[in-house]
Amino acid sequence: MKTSEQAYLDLCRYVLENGTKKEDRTGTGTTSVFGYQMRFDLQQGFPLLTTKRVPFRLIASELLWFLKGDTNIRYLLEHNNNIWNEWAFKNWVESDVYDGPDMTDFGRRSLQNEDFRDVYETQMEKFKQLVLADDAFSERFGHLGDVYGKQWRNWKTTKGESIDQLQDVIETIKKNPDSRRLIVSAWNPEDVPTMALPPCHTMFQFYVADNKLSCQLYQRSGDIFLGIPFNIASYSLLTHLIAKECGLEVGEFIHTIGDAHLYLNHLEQVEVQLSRTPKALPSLAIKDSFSSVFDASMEDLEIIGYEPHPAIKAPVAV
Ligand SMILES: Nc1nc(=O)c2c([nH]1)NC[C@@H]1CN(c3ccc(C(=O)N[C@@H](CCC(=O)O)C(=O)O)cc3)CN21
Ligand SMILES: O=c1ccn([C@H]2C[C@H](O)[C@@H](COP(=O)(O)O)O2)c(=O)[nH]1
Repeated sequence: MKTSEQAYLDLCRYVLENGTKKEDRTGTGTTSVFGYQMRFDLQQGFPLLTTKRVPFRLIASELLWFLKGDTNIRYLLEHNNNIWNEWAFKNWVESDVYDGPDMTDFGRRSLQNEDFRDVYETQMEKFKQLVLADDAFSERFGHLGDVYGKQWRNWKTTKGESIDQLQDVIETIKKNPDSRRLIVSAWNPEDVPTMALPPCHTMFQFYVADNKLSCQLYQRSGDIFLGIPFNIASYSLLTHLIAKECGLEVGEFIHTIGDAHLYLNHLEQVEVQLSRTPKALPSLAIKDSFSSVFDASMEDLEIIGYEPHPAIKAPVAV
């Protein structure tokens, strides 16, 4: 069956065949191309990949966290979501109050050395408990800096005012759907130096035609095996939520990527995934009681008919 998942598998194949070897910040090494675009017709199903299991629960709780304007990982931990832990942990172990075992370069060392991995996991567990239970600690080390939630909902102007870009865009979609200015930017040059990770999904734009809402994302940097499957599902979910609030159908999600890379320690995993045959895409149901993007909760969302191939484990480059 040919579904829009093929667009993702084509990207993997394209980079395997045409990528250039390139060193990167994390020291892992990648094969990479510059400039690539995929299109997903959201009418044909919800693009949660079926050639490996992708954890929708984690994607949805991360998006709800952005939508709340929250930048502290405590909310994610409360939802048993660990995908941002390493970046907050880094701030703690590099701070002057940290007096535990040396955690320099913990991402790479925990992959290479089992003894170190045990020590690292103990420290990470301690960190998580502190963020969850200790308010002062969580205020100091749970924040990732001015990441997505902050820029979407609370962009600080030079006049000291705050702009709710997302709220403004939703209002404009309702009042003036033909607008060509339906843009949200997460890339704030002034804040980039203080962010745990400068935004990878840098800006997105909406488009309304034939009563359908489409969204295009410009992602400056994309980890094809781990990050991109999350990003596709996350922006597709965002498009569904905004369409529902605005009384529109869903159109397309268009994903434009700058540096699209496969980490060299993900190549075997990608080959396994490419050997599998895609299944029918699931669908997304949003509860009728849902009325506003900003009040959405996990209970409002349900993925129906998701029967993927098994998950494929891969290490994340920190
Ligand atoms: N190198 C890198 N790649 C990323 O995709 C990425 C970052 N860094 N840093 C910030 C966020 C965090 N994101 C992440 C982090 C981890 C997973 C991951 O490990 N996913 C697993 C499941 C994890 C689980 O079940 O807890 C997967 O199989 O998809 C995915 C996205 C996306 N981003
Ligand atoms: O949503 C996300 C967040 C991050 N990534 C990936 C892309 C890169 O592999 C790293 C970020 O490293 P930089 O050196 O800052 O580019 O994280 C992603 O794919 N999706």
